[in-house]
Amino acid sequence: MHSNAQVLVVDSDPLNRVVLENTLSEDCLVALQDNCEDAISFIASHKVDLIITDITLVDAQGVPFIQRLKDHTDTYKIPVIIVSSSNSYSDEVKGLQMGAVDYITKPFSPLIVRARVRIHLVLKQKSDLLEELASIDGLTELPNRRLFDKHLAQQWQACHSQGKTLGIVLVDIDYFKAYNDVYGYGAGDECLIKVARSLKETVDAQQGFIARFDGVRFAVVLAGCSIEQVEALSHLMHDAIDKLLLPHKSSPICAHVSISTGMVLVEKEFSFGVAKCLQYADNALMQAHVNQERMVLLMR
Ligand SMILES: Nc1nc2c(ncn2[C@@H]2O[C@H](COP(=O)(O)OP(=O)(O)OP(=O)(O)O)[C@@H](O)[C@H]2O)c(=O)[nH]1
Repeated sequence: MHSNAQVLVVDSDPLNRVVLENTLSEDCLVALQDNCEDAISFIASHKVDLIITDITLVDAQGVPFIQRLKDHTDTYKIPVIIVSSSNSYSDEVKGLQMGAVDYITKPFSPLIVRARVRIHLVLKQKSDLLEELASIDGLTELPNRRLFDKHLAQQWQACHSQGKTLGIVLVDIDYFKAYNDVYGYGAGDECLIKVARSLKETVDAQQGFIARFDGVRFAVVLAGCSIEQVEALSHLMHDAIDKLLLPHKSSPICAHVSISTGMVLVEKEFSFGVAKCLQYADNALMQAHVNQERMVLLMR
């Protein structure tokens, strides 16, 4: 367990807060809040690994704090341990049914609280790691298609509601089958890793998001950008790959590994939906590949 794991204690009783802080501060970072609303604001701006609270805590509308955490997509994964003065069986059942991972009654033994917090922090770290591994492409270490789809859906929603544009760029490595045939699949893998790294550096510098889309294709999301910015990003990616000078003697168009890019900029027309937009980007990519030029489609 990392000692910089962050535990948030939310309790209206100052004595309880101090006792829990003293109990846990040797093992992890402890933040204290005395009410639901401040706790929610704290969680919105800090990474919180575990929450300790009382089952009786409610928000301004009377909704139980735990319920509120479990109902919200940003907070439902944070494990909650209830520390309560109620030793009633029904409260314990209610707390666990609301989604708490543990229920500890007061007066508690500090050693037991520490041990249980440690167990849940270790479990949380393992589940975070699993989630991270499930979102990363094993070869290139870029976000995988699963994470790309999730990210694109979020950005689509956000750009639509905030009146922002959304750029999508699909990138394909040209004649990669021929590359594998000549240099071997292992060399193909190494080439893919180098291309991915270079594209990532370029896209990161423009605050974009890049993922491995499928096979030897990558996809970029650029929120709130102009058509000039999408085109500029495409130029930068082409230049970055050209500069790698990775020999590709079986390519009919270039002595080195090259890429094609197809772009879509959604200005206002979000009603098409994500799938259609990706299909347009794919069409633009195919045309770019055939005509050896950079294609941008505008969805106005
Ligand atoms: N080495 C390696 N090759 C891969 C990997 N994933 C896909 N490929 C290969 O990449 C090639 C991609 O081929 P295509 O996209 O169909 O076609 P292409 O040869 O690139 O031709 P164009 O698309 O016309 O440029 C296929 O032969 C795949 O087997 C990978 O992870 N490693």
